[in-house]
Amino acid sequence: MNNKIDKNKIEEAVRLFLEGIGEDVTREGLLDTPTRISSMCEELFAGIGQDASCHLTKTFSAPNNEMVIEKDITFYSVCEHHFLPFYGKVHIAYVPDGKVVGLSKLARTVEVYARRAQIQEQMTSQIADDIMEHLQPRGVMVYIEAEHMCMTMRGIKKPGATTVSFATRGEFQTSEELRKSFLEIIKG
Ligand SMILES: Nc1nc2c(ncn2[C@@H]2O[C@H](COP(=O)(O)OP(=O)(O)OP(=O)(O)O)[C@@H](O)[C@H]2O)c(=O)[nH]1
Ligand SMILES: [Zn+2]
Repeated sequence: MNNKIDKNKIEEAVRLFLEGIGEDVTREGLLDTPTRISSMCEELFAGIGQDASCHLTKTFSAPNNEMVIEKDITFYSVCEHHFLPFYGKVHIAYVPDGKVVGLSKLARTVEVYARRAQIQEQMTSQIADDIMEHLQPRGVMVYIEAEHMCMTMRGIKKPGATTVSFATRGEFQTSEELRKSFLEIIKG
């Protein structure tokens, strides 16, 4: 859990917000809403101030240096512009250089960066940079496809529009073949 979260402040702000939108904060259905929202924030923003390196330091000897892919890691995040959800799948590939991490640790790294106010491209780069820095593989590629609620339920209102972002590091930057085989596998 995020120790920096000040639940009292959030609850006070939610009461003000409810008043701001013209709600009656004393009506029964809303009485517990400020505390519900402050508890929810502990979950949604648990990644703020968290350091993903703790998940990537415990490594195992790689049986070989072939590409490892963890695909279809579901994530939910919140866009920093509108505080509306964006969600989808993260696919990660890396080429080890003598060591691998436990598979769950890639998904844990995704959680650290998804559980905060984000923009998709930044989250994509942060995941790639952390894997590069802490696992020191020969290369890494992160591919994210997501739907942004700020594009669907408000503003331009285009449900179904998908945002794709990717980040390449090391051998994935130089080898089109590696990029192609990763993309073929995640699309397969
Ligand atoms: N690049 C990028 N843009 C995002 C992301 N999430 C939301 N946005 C966009 O952020 C932009 C914010 O634009 P602004 O013009 O400041 O805000 P706005 O008037 O509410 O924009 P509209 O959505 O066009 O109504 C919008 O175009 C959103 O679609 C993201 O993860 N990456
Ligand atoms: Zn947005």
